[in-house]
Amino acid sequence: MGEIALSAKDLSVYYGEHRAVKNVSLDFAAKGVTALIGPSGCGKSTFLRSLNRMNDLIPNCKVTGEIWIRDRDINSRSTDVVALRQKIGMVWQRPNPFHKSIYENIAFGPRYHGIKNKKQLDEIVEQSLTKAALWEETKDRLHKSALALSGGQQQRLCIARSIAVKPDIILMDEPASALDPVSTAKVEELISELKQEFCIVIVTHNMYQAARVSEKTAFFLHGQVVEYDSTDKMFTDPQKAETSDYISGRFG
Ligand SMILES: Nc1ncnc2c1ncn2[C@@H]1O[C@H](COP(=O)(O)OP(=O)(O)OP(=O)(O)O)[C@@H](O)[C@H]1O
Repeated sequence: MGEIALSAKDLSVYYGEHRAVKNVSLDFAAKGVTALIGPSGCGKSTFLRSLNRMNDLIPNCKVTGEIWIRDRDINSRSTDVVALRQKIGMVWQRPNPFHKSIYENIAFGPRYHGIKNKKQLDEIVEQSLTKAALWEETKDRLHKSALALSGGQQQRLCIARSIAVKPDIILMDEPASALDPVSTAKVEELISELKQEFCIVIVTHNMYQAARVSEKTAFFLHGQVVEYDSTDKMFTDPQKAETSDYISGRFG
């Protein structure tokens, strides 16, 4: 697969007694998109949230197993979770810009991580918005509220915000499901650009989207990974009957 940015090894996630993710082991390429697909409730989002320890915030949630980024297991107690989330960004289903200007949305993270120089921040804002294909649309209104942007622009702003702190990995939980078709196409185009530079893991309900944007796909069912393969193979010649049934729309 080439260089690996992230590996889950024998990962299980429990909500109280309920085991939502069961012994999942997956490797993710350093540059490329992996799609996580499967019917509602099969554990995709729970697994995704484990990858940057967002499940720590859920009181009765317990995670076992290992998640390796380079030579570190991020589940170890010594992990600095703030530094970890700088390296692993997250984009949610609904765009969630801060109630601040476009500029401040982007500058917030780098400033929090110690960059105070205005010229440097200006550069980061421009670069991040450019990479998120949003610069042309926003360069004349940087100091206006981010909430005045359209939903699709807000989602690209959230992607720009996550890029601004120079992550290695970007996790996306159904990032286009709240968007109209034109905005969805723009976000998909953006994902296709970003995969040249980042490891992207995306949860999607939209099989066509998985086929369009990802090189690898993992099919989840009842908390387990049934099949993990190149997206082309998975969609044209799945090896497991459950995958074939799901992809052809027979359930889920
Ligand atoms: N905070 C929580 N507390 C308790 N149980 C939860 C919590 N979040 C999810 N679950 C349960 O864990 C299981 C997996 O849920 P999860 O949201 O990860 O699935 P999913 O595949 O992402 O579903 P969807 O596609 O509908 O978003 C489900 O049975 C769900 O009810």
